[in-house]
Amino acid sequence: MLITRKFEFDAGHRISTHRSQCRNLHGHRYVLEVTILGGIITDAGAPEQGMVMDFSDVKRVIRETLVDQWDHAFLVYAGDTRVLEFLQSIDGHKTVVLEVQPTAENLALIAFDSLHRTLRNKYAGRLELEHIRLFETPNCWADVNKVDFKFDLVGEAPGS
Ligand SMILES: Nc1nc2c(c(=O)[nH]1)N=C([C@H](O)[C@H](O)COP(=O)(O)OP(=O)(O)OP(=O)(O)O)CN2
Ligand SMILES: [Zn+2]
Repeated sequence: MLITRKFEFDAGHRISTHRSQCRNLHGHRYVLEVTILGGIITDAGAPEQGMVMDFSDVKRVIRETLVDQWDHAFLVYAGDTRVLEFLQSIDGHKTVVLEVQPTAENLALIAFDSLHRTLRNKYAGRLELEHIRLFETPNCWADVNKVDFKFDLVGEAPGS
């Protein structure tokens, strides 16, 4: 059985190598859809009876793992040194440094990697991350599915 919860967060970025507008500092209201695979809990009287996972727990776990860290942060490529140095010059600025350009594709892969590890560690064998969809704008999004994940990570296979 699959369940999906949607999250929204605001973040700044730029694609420093982009040929056009996206090389400018700008931001998005990202929409992240997280789909989890698991069996329905059938234990009579259990608080989660009839559920794969309580949506309020999905919210808490996904926010703690990722969304709260990215919300109102600037997502910057480590190779974008001018912008990184500028952000580091601002006291207390919420900056997330990435080893890859903060495209929708790369952010979706990073999100999948992080959430997959969390679900595996907390709910080993019972719940599994099935799919991530990250909207950068209402018209543009990237998908990562577990069957594609190991072939998609930039430069390396996902850790064990
Ligand atoms: N494959 C990708 N292409 C682009 C990405 C990306 O992450 N992956 N990102 C950008 C820009 O950052 C920008 O966010 C997208 O801008 P744009 O193409 O203008 O998208 P809009 O939905 O705002 O465009 P409309 O024309 O208003 O529909 C660029 N490319
Ligand atoms: Zn953008």
